[in-house]
Amino acid sequence: MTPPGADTVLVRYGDIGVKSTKVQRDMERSLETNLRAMFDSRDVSAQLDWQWSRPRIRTTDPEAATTAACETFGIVSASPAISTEPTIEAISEALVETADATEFEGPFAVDARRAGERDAHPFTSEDIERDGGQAVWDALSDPVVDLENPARTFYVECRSDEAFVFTDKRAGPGGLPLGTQRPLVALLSGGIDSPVAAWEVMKRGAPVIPLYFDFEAYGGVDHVARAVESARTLGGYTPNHEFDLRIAPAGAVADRLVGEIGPTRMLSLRRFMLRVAERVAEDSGAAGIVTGEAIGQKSSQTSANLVVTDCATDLPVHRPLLTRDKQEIIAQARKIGTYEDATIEAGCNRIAPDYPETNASLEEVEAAEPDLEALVAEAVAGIERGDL
Ligand SMILES: Nc1ncnc2c1ncn2[C@@H]1O[C@H](COP(=O)(O)OP(=O)(O)OP(=O)(O)O)[C@@H](O)[C@H]1O
Repeated sequence: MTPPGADTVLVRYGDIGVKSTKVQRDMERSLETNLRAMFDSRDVSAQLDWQWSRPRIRTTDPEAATTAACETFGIVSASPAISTEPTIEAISEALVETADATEFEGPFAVDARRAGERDAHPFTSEDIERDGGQAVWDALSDPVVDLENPARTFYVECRSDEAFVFTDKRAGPGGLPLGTQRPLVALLSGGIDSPVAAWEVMKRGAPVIPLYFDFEAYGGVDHVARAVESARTLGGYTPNHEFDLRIAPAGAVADRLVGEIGPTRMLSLRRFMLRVAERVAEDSGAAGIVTGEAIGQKSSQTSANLVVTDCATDLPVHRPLLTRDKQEIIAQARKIGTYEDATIEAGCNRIAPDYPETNASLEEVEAAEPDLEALVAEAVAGIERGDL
């Protein structure tokens, strides 16, 4: 819950904190820029106050600011909080106000931390817990305390110049600020997996250039719409980084492969996609390619077949979902908001052969494959920007 009168959001980060001082400062600056952009893109009125690696966000809309912070890469958790004077009396008062407004049954605890200069306060965190806990006890009609297993914890963070009271530590994505890594080209089909894969590398700081292949007659009517919708959802996470969907025409290639290749058809199709992605990466300065593949999820994704697809490009192919089970991926797609987009009906299974090869050799695939270069050049020349 958001405490009544909350005027601040406290945010915490994880991996940034273990970097060397210089890298940490650079990353903090990126995080600050990204947070500001996130608030602006959602019209959330918020001012950032960045002191001693302990950012605080001043806001008149703590709920919206907390949600925006929890969707910003690099943030591990965020708490809407009441700010008050760093005195036991003021903290106790804020604790009582918060307890009065909180509905909960069972035991409570007060958990206090002090941060900042060592002798900034004439009291310890134990003093805050004892006196603050007593104030809450007096305010409740039927109080029970259990420090080990509370039903509700009232947190206090006491800094040199100010103290904060809050009850929630809402989870953010964690990871690193977007833009602190070189970009990657993400093959985005609009299915369940590839948007999650793209989100995963964004979470580690790499902006994404989304690339979709339009298989025209082989994709259902809504196949493109599905990709556009998931790109739009992912774009919400990257307000200050380019996120233009590239759409490559691939109907003619699909026709050709369906007409000419049997069991290894899907491998040649993947190889074609990786080659086009490589060209997009060259043009845009991207350092690799991302796909939503997982070992064994489809015949083209067996550990043997992944070797053959990877031979099509010199760039690293990142597969953040490599070891994930489908149910885990679905759960994450729901969480990040791309699952609904992926369920748009798009019937697009017709390219796959009836008996696909699961253990292909490179020689076998190359022998059956038409010269990909001309097909790749044609697709690259036909790339258009999607309207997000
Ligand atoms: N039309 C497409 N455009 C761009 N990338 C694609 C397309 N089809 C497949 N891919 C890429 O190849 C990977 C493996 O393809 P697969 O056939 O498993 O995709 P899918 O099941 O249609 O979609 P997803 O993997 O996103 O659920 C995808 O995760 C995606 O990265």
